Amino acid sequence: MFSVCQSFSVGRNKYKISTGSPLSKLQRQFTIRCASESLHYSATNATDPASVAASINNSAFTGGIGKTRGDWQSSCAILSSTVVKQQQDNEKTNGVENVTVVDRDRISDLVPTGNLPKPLSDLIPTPAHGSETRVAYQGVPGAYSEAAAANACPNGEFIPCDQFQVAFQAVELWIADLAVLPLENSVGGSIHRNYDLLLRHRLHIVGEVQLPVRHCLLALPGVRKQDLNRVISDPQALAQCELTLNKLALNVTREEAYSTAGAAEIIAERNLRDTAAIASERAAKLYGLDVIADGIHDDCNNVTRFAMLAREPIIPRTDRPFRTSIVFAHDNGTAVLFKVLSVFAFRNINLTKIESRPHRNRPITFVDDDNGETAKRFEYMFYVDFEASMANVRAQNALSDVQEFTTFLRVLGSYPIDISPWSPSGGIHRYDVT
Ligand SMILES: O=C(O)C(=O)Cc1ccccc1
Repeated sequence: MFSVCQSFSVGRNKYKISTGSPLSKLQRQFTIRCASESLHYSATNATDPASVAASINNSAFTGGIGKTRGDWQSSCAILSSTVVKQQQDNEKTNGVENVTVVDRDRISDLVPTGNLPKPLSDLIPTPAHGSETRVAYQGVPGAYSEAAAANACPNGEFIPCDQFQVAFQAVELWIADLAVLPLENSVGGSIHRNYDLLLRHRLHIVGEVQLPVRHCLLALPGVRKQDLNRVISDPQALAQCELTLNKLALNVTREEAYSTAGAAEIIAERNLRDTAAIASERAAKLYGLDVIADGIHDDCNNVTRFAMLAREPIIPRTDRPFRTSIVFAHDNGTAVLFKVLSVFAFRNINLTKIESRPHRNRPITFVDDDNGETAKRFEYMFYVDFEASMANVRAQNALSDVQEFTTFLRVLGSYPIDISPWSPSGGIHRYDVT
């Protein structure tokens, strides 16, 4: 049972906080209501609603809800379990699967929008709280995403999150300033989950990192290849090493873990002598494992492109190469997709990526054909990247034409292209993993 104990205001919004049951000695569940909306929130070291209100009010300008990895991990874990619960509740009420998990409107109610920093002229937003930029990533220390985050913000403070969605929420709730998340890999293709999450959340792409990825096979010291029964890793990493694993003639099953470095951590923690992980050399060092095979990715040009996400967009510029990412949907019509894409071709704007995902609100439409029969047509959201800045008049005109043909259009971000020197994954990483 929750009891209403405290009210507070952020801007024009009034909130009521009710105290719920304790989750642990240090954590308690609170429910925050704004009008008829409610959001479950758990806070470390907070035992009363007044301190929750203070922590929400201050989180934009202070260190947030904890400093150590353990603190971050536990607040992230709570966030994700809350999300799962919300999803189950939603599924029960709506009777449908795959409904939106995070209600971003509710979350943005909790963000003190009156105090949001204005778009910055610098390329990477500077945090308002005055300390290091806090960068959320999915995985645990030693993950490639952590390396990408370090490339994005060499002096940042890195916040491991157990799910992609939690990294989005960490930025929305001011726990982090940026999230760095993988979008696509040159061998394994798109990370669809993150494309879907880009649409469900209101964050902006403010930069990209292209990280050469060098995979190693890691095992406990003394373990030989012939001792192995199992290889565990992130699904993308398993896919990127499939041919090499076959060539090594290992008699192993493959199992998915939630992160490459997470797989290494599991082996070390559980002392698994029949299992190897695919992960980075840095993960080997962090978790006390040996590298028993190095450079096991199938293609030496194995690069993952990560997006840097922030609450505010950056101001697009024209003094360096920019990429713009958009997402759109269209209704019936002849050759609409062709027309949209030709808007860019006629202006000599290069498209670098197109991805389609099921249309979440309207996955299928029924179309009557000439014989009076009803056909089912799948509906899509189209994600397109093009090489131009939104400060460029050609790009602005192109988008105003795209708007003519589409029923929905959103600019996900206009940001500098990562043009840092190319170093194939067989070579030295920009992020020093030693
Ligand atoms: O699991 C990791 O380490 C990640 O950061 C995701 C990932 C997996 C494989 C290649 C690049 C990123």
